[in-house]
Amino acid sequence: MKVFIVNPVSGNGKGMKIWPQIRSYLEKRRISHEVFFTRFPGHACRLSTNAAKKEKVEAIVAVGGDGTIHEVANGLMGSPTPMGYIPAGSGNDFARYHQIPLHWEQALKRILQNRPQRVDTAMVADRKVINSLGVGYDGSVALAVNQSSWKKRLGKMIYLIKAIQVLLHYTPQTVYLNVDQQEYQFHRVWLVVVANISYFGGGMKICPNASDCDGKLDLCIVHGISRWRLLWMLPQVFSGSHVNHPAVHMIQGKQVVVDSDHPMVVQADGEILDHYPLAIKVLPMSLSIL
Ligand SMILES: Nc1ncnc2c1ncn2[C@@H]1O[C@H](COP(=O)(O)OP(=O)(O)OP(=O)(O)O)[C@@H](O)[C@H]1O
Repeated sequence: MKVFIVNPVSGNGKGMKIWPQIRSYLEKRRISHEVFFTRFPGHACRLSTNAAKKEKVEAIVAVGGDGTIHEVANGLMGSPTPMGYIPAGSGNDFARYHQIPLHWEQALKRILQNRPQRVDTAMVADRKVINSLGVGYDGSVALAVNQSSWKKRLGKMIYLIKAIQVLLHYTPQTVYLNVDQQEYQFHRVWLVVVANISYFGGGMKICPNASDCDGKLDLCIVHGISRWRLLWMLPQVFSGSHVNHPAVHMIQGKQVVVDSDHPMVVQADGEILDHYPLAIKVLPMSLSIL
């Protein structure tokens, strides 16, 4: 049996909109399934933990955005049950990276092929991160978006508006990094991204070489640049060509500690974390995906 966990608010209601079509596809083909709808933030984690404990559950399928798969993957911590994914979010970075079709039917057909693949995740405190962590400016933008009452009405547009608003007021600061026991200090840091996959923020290739099957995390540090030059550089992140900019520093490692003089806001797969300083390590091949 396959268990579907549907986030009804993901992608401004897309999860709820596509579910009847998915259900009718499954019923027509007599594919055994059960469905649960998330009722509050964090619910998908609890639902997937409970589902994985049941007998005869061969896969848990998340229907939602990156926040939903983050929760479902966390609920599966330590369980060998594979996770399928039908994209219904706004950013869909995990789907983009794994070339999971954005249309529900193609994504479902891929799941039904039943070809599990093991991938790395990153561990921070008690959380599993599947895509990336963003610290500093990026975390502050995520926080501003999550707190905005306009999120529903403006959809993707809210990210651009908040990215500009936060940019106008954000104060860069000195950051201390420890990557595989090597110490680094960067001044006037705007953001540090610790990536497990190359895509971030809805299609930006922040760490073009990041791979979730190489046993490593990729870091991108943007520092020592004025706000206007940063704004000018942002479009380059969509192609990944920002890595050649002198204000960008790339590092790879297995264990990372991020600290600074003042705590910075952290987002993990789009969800705000309240742990700081951060100690992150890669967990090689720790999640099975379909
Ligand atoms: N019933 C619910 N009511 C309110 N929030 C919910 C509910 N169910 C889940 N959530 C929360 O919805 C948030 C957004 O989900 P998700 O990230 O999957 O969608 P998205 O933001 O549209 O997509 P993406 O992250 O790909 O841009 C998550 O933080 C999740 O915890």
